[in-house]
Amino acid sequence: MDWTMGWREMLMRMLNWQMYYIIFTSGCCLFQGVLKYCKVEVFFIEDQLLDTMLIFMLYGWSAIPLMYLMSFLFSASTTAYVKLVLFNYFSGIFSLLIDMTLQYSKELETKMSNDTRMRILNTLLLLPNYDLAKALENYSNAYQDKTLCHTLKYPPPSVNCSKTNIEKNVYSLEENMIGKYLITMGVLGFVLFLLIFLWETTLWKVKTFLGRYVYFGIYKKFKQNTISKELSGESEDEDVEKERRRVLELPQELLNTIILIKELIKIYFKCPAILAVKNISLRIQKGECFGLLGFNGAGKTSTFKMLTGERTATSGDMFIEGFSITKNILKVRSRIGYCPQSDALLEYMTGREIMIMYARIWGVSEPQIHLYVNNWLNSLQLEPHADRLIHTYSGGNKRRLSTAIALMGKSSAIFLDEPSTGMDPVARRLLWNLITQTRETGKAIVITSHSMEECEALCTRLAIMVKGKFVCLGSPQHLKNKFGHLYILKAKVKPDIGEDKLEDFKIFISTIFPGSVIKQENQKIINYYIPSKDNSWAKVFGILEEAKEQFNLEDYSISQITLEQVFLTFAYPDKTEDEYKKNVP
Ligand SMILES: Nc1ncnc2c1ncn2[C@@H]1O[C@H](COP(=O)(O)OP(=O)(O)OP(=O)(O)O)[C@@H](O)[C@H]1O
Repeated sequence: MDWTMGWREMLMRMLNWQMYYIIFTSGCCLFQGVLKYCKVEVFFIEDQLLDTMLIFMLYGWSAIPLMYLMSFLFSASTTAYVKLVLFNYFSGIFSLLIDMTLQYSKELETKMSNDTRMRILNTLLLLPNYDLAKALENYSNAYQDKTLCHTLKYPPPSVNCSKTNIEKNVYSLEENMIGKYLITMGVLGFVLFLLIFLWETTLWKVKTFLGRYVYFGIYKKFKQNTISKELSGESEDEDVEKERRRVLELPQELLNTIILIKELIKIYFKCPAILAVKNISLRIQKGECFGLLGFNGAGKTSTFKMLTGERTATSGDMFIEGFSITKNILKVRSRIGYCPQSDALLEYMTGREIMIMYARIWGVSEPQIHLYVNNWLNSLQLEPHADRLIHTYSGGNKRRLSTAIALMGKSSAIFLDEPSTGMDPVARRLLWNLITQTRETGKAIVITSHSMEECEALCTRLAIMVKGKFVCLGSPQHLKNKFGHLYILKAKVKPDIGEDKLEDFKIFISTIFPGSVIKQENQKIINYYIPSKDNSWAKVFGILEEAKEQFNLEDYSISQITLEQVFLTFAYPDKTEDEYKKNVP
């Protein structure tokens, strides 16, 4: 959601923080209600209520940004939640145990110098839970001492009822008072906010710098050979090579084509380094739907994540409407619509509410918002579910909603990662219509999918990726023409025809179409692969029309090889060729 905001991202974040504090303050009020109910008067009578509230608020001020920063250590939200709750719990308990041991253990007193003890206690101040516990403990002790000294004629000897002690300001920085802890929490909050600000504004730049200049620089020094061979970007496929040259020779003023990928490389610097994307170049224009196909591990997701700004590129650059992703990520993010592979929806909103929220973010005017959202809900037939909470949606409906959110708005580039996963055939058709309509409005769409049918239906151009490289590129029809050197012939012989006539038909086909191969034979239905080289459609149909009479064929059909079969030739290039050769008589 933040991505679609662009420059308004900071405003959104401030609103988020405001929400955190409103929720935290409500929790504090509730807790004070519990203290009052349990008659723990030290924390609520007279001015004490405000003092306690101040302690709690300063705790929230420091603890919330600390948790926010620590959450970056985890990739899954559930893991982060569980581990951070445990961290809070144990950091509170153990810091107090250490504090008590250092203060009251006689043995430690002799073994450990005062300086070391103070250093440890000062380090504990960095934990907001410790500060909170100590502030509450000292506040309560000071109050109780005062009460005992004022109410009892003979207070216990352990209580220091001297005038200076009783009149001490509880907010002072002295030992056993709370000033030190409150100031620490206040300063900690500021420092943590500063760190968060730096993290969020410079993280992308730091990551880009490290990846491009430090790690890649070192890698280039040690792996000179790999760099020149694997990452040259040159391709054996003429379409891929032509596209590359076109991008590299593109004049500067044409850089503002909607999506431009220029010599993009992604290396994961693990041990050993993984070359995930090997110097790809591509230009996607207005009104194009580009399909990124490939096998598991081919590098599609890595390319996709670089295009959407989720990952940094090791080398090369990508431009959305002329804005470089490496240099201007905020501007780029506000220009893209993105439907990730796993639905990123706010589950406790209804479908309508979330769409209204996004429509507002995109700047749809208030009087038009309901009409606008209703149109989108209608176009994906989500109306019946629109007022239900999203967590009650089926997987397919969540996918519909995610895709609708990616397609709506003013983004000029839309990235859809397997958008139709889990959808029924009717919903899939609706989605395809919607994607086609959106494309026709002049947007550029990039789609990854494992459904070849979907790619054929939607993509104006596509590329197949193998081991991080494009191995072919072009429209589905172009690829079928180029790589599908075969026709598929399906012939059904009449049931009353004897086996000898069937055998004659087979001999006829193998003689007239040398190199043809039987793919399948069942119940007098025979499927053939026929080489398309030297056999035009007209010639094949002419021959089959004659054969229909001659061999009593009930029916026949000739079709072109499917995109899936083209795709498979890249999966097992050697195997397919071998198998084909083996079967050729
Ligand atoms: N975070 C990562 N750290 C290290 N290696 C990674 C990382 N992500 C991907 N890879 C590696 O990069 C290569 C390309 O992976 P990528 O996920 O881009 O492929 P893909 O085509 O999207 O596969 P799939 O269809 O299975 O999603 C693989 O060898 C993968 O192991």
